[in-house]
Parts: sequence; structure tokens; C-alpha cells
Amino acid sequence: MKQASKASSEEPENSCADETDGVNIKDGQYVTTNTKKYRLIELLGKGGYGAVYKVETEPSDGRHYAMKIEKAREKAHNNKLKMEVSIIKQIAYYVTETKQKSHFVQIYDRAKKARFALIVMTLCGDSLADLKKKRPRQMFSLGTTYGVGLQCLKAIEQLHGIGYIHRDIKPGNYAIGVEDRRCVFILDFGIARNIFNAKRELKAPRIKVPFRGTVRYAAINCHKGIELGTKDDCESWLYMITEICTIDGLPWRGEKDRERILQMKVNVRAPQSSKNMFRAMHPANMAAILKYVDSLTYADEVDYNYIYTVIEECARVGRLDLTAPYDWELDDDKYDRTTTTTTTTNLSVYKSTFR
Ligand SMILES: Nc1ncnc2c1ncn2[C@@H]1O[C@H](COP(=O)(O)OP(=O)(O)OP(=O)(O)O)[C@@H](O)[C@H]1O
Repeated sequence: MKQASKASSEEPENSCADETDGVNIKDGQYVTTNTKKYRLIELLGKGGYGAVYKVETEPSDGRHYAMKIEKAREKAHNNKLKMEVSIIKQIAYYVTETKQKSHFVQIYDRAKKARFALIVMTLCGDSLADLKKKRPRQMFSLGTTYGVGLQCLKAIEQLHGIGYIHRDIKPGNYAIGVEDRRCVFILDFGIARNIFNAKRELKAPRIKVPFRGTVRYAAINCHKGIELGTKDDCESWLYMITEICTIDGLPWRGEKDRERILQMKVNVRAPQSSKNMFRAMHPANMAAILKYVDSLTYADEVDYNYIYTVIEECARVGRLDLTAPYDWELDDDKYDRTTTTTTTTNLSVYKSTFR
């Protein structure tokens, strides 16, 4: 998550920002929907699309929310927010039907103004990118990486379950809960894509596809302009979890040129190179996941359980307890650091909460 910063505008505090473009709302100003009035507390992030603010209702219901604002554009008005709302609604139904714990925020309210549209959703805490930066060596422990990695993949599996691919899997697009700091949420469906048609058949792959997403975590197919499928989110996930526990990151960390990064991604498929890339983890197991993901095609269904099983096996062999507090939880006052280094794998407890 980007550094929170004060919003600025010429508008006085306590004034209504409904008629503005929504991106320069000042702390203390308010925005209304059909049923509620929201007071802006702080700006959480800003981009070309609009902005995200921390807000509270007025009068306060004792909770804070995230308000995402999308500026009206001449073309494709509110498309991204519309898709975000559609995805989150479908997920809510999907996780209820399949009795799963959701890794998605909830949407509480929405509105359309003259110059912007907004949604009010669950406020999350730090992103994985922020949390990683805060670690002493800017990396997570292996136990945290495996535990969080499983949750991140579960979020991807849920998204795939409703027929969408994310296309921008990276540490900045996952955040922990505010109350439940163990729960990881997936964010930002701005470039997600529905891979099914109205009959719920897989869409035919396009011949040429423009590059979308973040170069560092992009799947090889994305570099090559090949239509992305569910397997490609898994490839990005693998790069992401490798990066968060490796002191000097991915082998292409310092590289800017997209072609050279592609070549480096191809090169790490060689046995010795993959061993090196996965050196902070269990290299043979991680190489097996990479090989499995590489073996899939656009039309193939991912066997997520296979990947979860490999990660669980890594945890078992490494005597890492997947139910132990995550690195950032150890910083919380409620944990006594002297009693939290667990070396036994408590798989049954973990499975009852995860699977
Ligand atoms: N529900 C939320 N709770 C807390 N912060 C959020 C929430 N949703 C988004 N944010 C934060 O707001 C900022 C903007 O988020 P958003 O996902 O819209 O765009 P982005 O990731 O910054 O930009 P881009 O979409 O261009 O990559 C980010 O720092 C993000 O972590």
C-alpha cells in the first residue's frame, strides 16, 4: 500500500465533496450516497483512475471503511469499479455456496456522482509489500511465506472459481485484515478478465494480447503476448512468494528491459538456475510446482490441491508450523516473542482453518 498522505484541495473542511472530481478530497470533507454520509479521514492511495480513502460514516458506527473513487471518463465510464463490484458480488455468492472463508473485501455501499463513482468496502491493513518493507531484512520468514502463500493462492483459486483471472498478482495487491491480521485479502481487479463467455464456456484465446500487469511478476505468456489463463496467475504467484522470502529478490530484480527479463525468466527453468532462484525455500519442491505450472495450457484447470500439498510438505519437512503467528503478528503486543517459535507442524489445526 502506498504511504498514506493528507488529501489536499482548496475546499474547506466539513464541506460536501459530491460535486468535485473525487480525487482531491480534503480530510474532513464528506461524500454522500443514497443512504449515508461518509467523512474522509485520510487518503490511502491515488492513481490515474481515482483514489482510495479511509472513511467513517457520520454519525459514526464505530467502524472505518475504504472508499474507492473512480473519476468519470469520456469513454468506459466506471468500467473498473463496475467490474470490481461484479466480481465481489459473485465471490460472496461463490464462497457461501462452497462454504469457504473469503479472501475478498465486502462492499457496503456505492454511488454515482456527476464526476465520479464510488464504492465503500472493507478497510484493509498493510499490503504484503508494506509488511515486507518493514521487516528488518525486508523479507519474510519461510513459515510466514508458506502460510501467506497458501492464502494468496486460495484467493486466486476463488477468483478463478467465478471465471476471472487477476493478471496483476503481486505483493502490493494483497493486504491483511485490520481486525484479523492473519487473514490475507486480494485487492485491485482493475485489469482482471472474465475468461468465460455467457454460456460459461472458456473464451477462445485471442491471437495477440497487449502486455498487462507488472513486469516483475508477469508470466512468460504475458511477455510473449499470448492469451493469459488461470495458470499464468499461478506463475505470478510463484514469483511473488519466491521474492518475499529471498534476501535479494528475484534474479531479474535490477533489470528494466522487458525482453531481458523474459529471457531471465526462461533461463531460470534450467535445473541449476531454478535451484538458485528457490534457494531460500525448498528448491526441489518449488521447482516441481514451477514445472507443473509450466506444463499447463490456457485451457487446463489448475490442480490447486497439488500445489497446496507441495507447500504443506515443504512446511512439514522444514518443521514450520503453518498455524504459528506471522512475522508481523510477532510485533503485536499480545504475543510473547519467547514462546512463539514453534517447530512442530500442526497440520490438522491448520487444515481445519484453511481447507
Ligand atoms: N480495501 C482497501 N483497504 C485499504 N487500502 C486499500 C483498499 N483498497 C485499495 N487500497 C489501497 O489504496 C491504494 C490504491 O489502490 P488501487 O488498488 O486502487 O490502486 P493501485 O494498486 O495503487 O494502483 P494500480 O491499480 O494502478 O496498480 C493502494 O495503496 C491500495 O493498497
